[in-house]
Amino acid sequence: MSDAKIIDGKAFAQNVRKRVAKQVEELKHYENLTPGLAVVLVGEDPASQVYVRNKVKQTEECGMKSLEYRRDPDISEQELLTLVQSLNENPEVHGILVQLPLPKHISEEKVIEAIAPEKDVDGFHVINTGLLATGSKDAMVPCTPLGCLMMLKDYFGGSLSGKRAVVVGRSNIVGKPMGALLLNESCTVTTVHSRTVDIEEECRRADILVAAVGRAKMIKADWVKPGAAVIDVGINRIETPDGKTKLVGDVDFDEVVEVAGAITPVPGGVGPMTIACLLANTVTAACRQNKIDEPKVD
Ligand SMILES: NC(=O)C1=CN([C@@H]2O[C@H](COP(=O)(O)OP(=O)(O)OC[C@H]3O[C@@H](n4cnc5c(N)ncnc54)[C@H](OP(=O)(O)O)[C@@H]3O)[C@@H](O)[C@H]2O)C=CC1
Ligand SMILES: Nc1nc(=O)c2c([nH]1)NC[C@@H]1CN(c3ccc(C(=O)N[C@@H](CCC(=O)O)C(=O)O)cc3)C=[N+]21
Ligand SMILES: [Mg+2]
Repeated sequence: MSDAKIIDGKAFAQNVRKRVAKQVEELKHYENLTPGLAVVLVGEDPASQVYVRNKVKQTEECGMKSLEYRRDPDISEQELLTLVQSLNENPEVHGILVQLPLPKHISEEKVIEAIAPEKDVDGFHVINTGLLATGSKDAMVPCTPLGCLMMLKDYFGGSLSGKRAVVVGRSNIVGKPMGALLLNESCTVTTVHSRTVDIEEECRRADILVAAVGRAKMIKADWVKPGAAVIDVGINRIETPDGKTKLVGDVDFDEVVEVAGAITPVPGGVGPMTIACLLANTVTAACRQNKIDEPKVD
């Protein structure tokens, strides 16, 4: 029998969104300011559609303005850059999120760097990447790693200092910023990837193991140190024996729950926290752009 704590990201995210909603209420009332989030979706990838629909709904539930821009996959790079530019100049828009991946003929790098850094609520612009790497509090922090960090700090009672953290995956949107955040929290950080020699042995040393790979159930029980906190970022659709599809993470949950001290499920773990952090970042962005302090709520 396992006694791992199953971290309820869905409930945690609901609390974060409640706090964001209170902040928005205060901004509207005292500052006549309604934070606005613009989401740009290129193409018709069904998973992205669901993700965008959730975001739009939750943005509005928090009292913020939600703007949605759907474009055909054959949009030119220049047209997309022009759209981003117009959002940069729109005073009702405080946060801009361009859904990734983009079609191959468009440079993701160019599009991300075109977003005004102070509106970059994903935290993907090199300015924000640099601010995070240097440990500046002015960084706009990528939503998925931020959500993971919030759950970890809560589980460990505030401090992660001295813990051995292993991050599996080195993408610019999850693995690298996750490593940077954990380093800023004074963890001893190791990042492993597809070229790592003996990845299992590296993982077994972790007090904190974050999986962001995109390979269903890759992390097995014997990769995990007993009592470790395991955060599963992976979102993989797999087919079940009865022909249906379901969502699983990068961690083999049923096995790992028997050895871990804490674990996040998929769905209901990191995903909802990502959206909640996006909304929180939008409030932060709106306050900074209007040079006002962020409302403090309980
Ligand atoms: N829950 C959420 O909110 C979010 C979930 N996701 C999910 O997280 C997962 C990762 O996303 P993302 O970072 O964008 O993915 P990428 O594909 O950009 O990066 C995957 C990383 O995993 C590494 N990797 C791939 N195969 C192996 C392997 N066999 N052993 C070790 N490392 C490996 C790659 O290494 P290398 O660099 O050497 O190629 C790469 O660094 C996906 O399932 C994605 O859907 C993503 C964003 C948000
Ligand atoms: N610019 C950009 N920023 C991103 O943050 C970004 C992106 N592009 N491209 C795609 C990935 C993926 N991603 C997810 C966020 C939330 C859930 C989520 O809410 N998942 C829920 C529900 C999933 C379901 O049941 O369909 C859950 O895990 O419980 C999933 C995936 C953000 N990403
Ligand atoms: Mg990628």
